[in-house]
Amino acid sequence: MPAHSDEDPRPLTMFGPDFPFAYDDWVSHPDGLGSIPEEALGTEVAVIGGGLSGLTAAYELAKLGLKPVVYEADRIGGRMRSDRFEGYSDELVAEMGAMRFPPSSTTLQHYFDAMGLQTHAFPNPLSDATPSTVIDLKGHSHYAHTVDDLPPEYGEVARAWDATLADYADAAELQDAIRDRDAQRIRAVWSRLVDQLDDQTFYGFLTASEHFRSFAHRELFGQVGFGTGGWDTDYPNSMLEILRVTCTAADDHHRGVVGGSDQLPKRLWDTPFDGERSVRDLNGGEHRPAVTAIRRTSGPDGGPRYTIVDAGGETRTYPAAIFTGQSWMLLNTIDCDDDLLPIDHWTAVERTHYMGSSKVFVLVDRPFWRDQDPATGRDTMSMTLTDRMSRGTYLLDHGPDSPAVICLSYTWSDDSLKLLPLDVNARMDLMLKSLGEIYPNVDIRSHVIATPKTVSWETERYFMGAFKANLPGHYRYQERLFTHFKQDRLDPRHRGFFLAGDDISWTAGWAEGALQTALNAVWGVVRHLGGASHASNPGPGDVFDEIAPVRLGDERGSRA
Ligand SMILES: Cc1cc2nc3c(=O)[nH]c(=O)nc-3n(C[C@H](O)[C@H](O)[C@H](O)COP(=O)(O)OP(=O)(O)OC[C@H]3O[C@@H](n4cnc5c(N)ncnc54)[C@H](O)[C@@H]3O)c2cc1C
Repeated sequence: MPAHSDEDPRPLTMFGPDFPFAYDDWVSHPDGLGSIPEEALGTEVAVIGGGLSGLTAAYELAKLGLKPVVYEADRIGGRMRSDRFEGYSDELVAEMGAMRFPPSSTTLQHYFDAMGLQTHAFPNPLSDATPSTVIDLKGHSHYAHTVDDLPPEYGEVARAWDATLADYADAAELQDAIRDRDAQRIRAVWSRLVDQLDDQTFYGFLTASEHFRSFAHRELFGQVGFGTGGWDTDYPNSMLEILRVTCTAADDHHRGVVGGSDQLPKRLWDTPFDGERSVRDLNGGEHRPAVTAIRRTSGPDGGPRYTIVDAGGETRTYPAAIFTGQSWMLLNTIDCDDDLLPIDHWTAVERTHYMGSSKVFVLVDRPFWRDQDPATGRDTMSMTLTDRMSRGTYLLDHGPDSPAVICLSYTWSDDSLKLLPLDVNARMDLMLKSLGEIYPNVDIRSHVIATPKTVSWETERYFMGAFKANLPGHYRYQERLFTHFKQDRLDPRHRGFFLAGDDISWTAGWAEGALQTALNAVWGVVRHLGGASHASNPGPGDVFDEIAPVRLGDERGSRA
């Protein structure tokens, strides 16, 4: 974005724009997240899902003196899934889900630090950590270190995007307010944008911009995107989804986790929260299996209880439960009471739209791409963005004498669907064919030393896709889901069951958002069990009314 350089001392963080609450400050405050009444200490709380949000919630609940009981259907980590190659170092990971994290994810960074994890610069296109980049479109390849090495139309597209954000999305004002953490200024700009753009697709937004009158520019922009790879598979999504990413620098300066991103949820499970006991210890060393049914029952006080049946045949009842799986699981996998949620929330869950995503990884003997081609003086192979089937190829170097990992292909939506019928070897063959057309003299296959790995999130049993993406007109649904933790607005019979995780987040597809919703649920559970935040460290529900997301009315441009 044009108005601020990276040298600005005020960091741009994922602070809002929908709900500008400082989660990073809240979790790192020395007074902690609140307290629970003496008589409620040790209360069991069901945490459904052992991904990042479930385990963050479990860890924080345990610190507060509660007993989280974790249910996980698949494996600890969820979409922080780092596959390893048998017989090789654990450092060599294929990041099947989340693989790169912006420094603007400051709450996530808090947990990386707390769990002793290190990060490294991720080799995105044209980034400083990337030796070279090849952009291959319409049969023409361009070798580059910076955007200035590319033909002039690439620079024109970059400028058109900056100018569009400045002229049509108040980008400078919004980012300035985020840097200042000025919640009221953020709300003023963002409310206006929500009014104007909830009905608009990303593609519609571009076509409405005088800077993108050229179809060729829109096409090029779709293929190359604005930092990490092509964004044309996002063209049908709501423009608000894109603005949330660009205005909070979520797509900038990415870092990878040394040794694999799954270590964060695994360490939240294994690391003592009080110097002695871990969440795993509280669970007797094992999480419970998949949840198969959730019933709303009632306790001796007449208040709601949540009776949970699991795949091991066990039934347990809790005064509070947090659900962190993809929300459609409540419709197609778990047998839920109809009245578990208010009908408006069910509607919002039903409308959830998911993006598919597939990845294909190979392990190679060494980072051969760094060899110089004597004829051209260029790297043998480069980080590659292309309109061919592979779309994005990322090269993950672990030192000159070590095996290395290639993400041969990372695709979304339609591009991912096209791969579904193919098994892992067929996928590898297809990607090697694509890359063979770009690098005819490089025998990538001869370097492959292990069975390739692949995933398509839309066919994983306990997932609906890679992540939710709101379509135009979905703002109202999203607002209901995100604010579900503030339950004083709900009928008492609907209190105590909390939706959290990536689906509930304003920035689905970004771990920071999933974390934020887990922390909202923690606040909600504390309140539900009669506890409270410390006055010195108010939580998201305590300041809710001052910073609540705008509520749209029935008519376009009207407020509820
Ligand atoms: C391909 C891909 C790329 C991504 N890239 C990035 C990135 O670069 N940067 C970034 O910040 N984020 C990225 N993300 C998003 C990030 O991975 C998520 O935001 C985060 O991991 C979500 O955590 P969660 O706990 O909300 O959900 P999940 O990780 O999905 O956890 C939910 C858990 O619930 C379990 N579950 C489901 N049904 C049941 C049941 N019936 N009973 C018990 N358990 C159940 C699931 O098995 C799962 O483990 C990416 C995700 C994907 C898939």
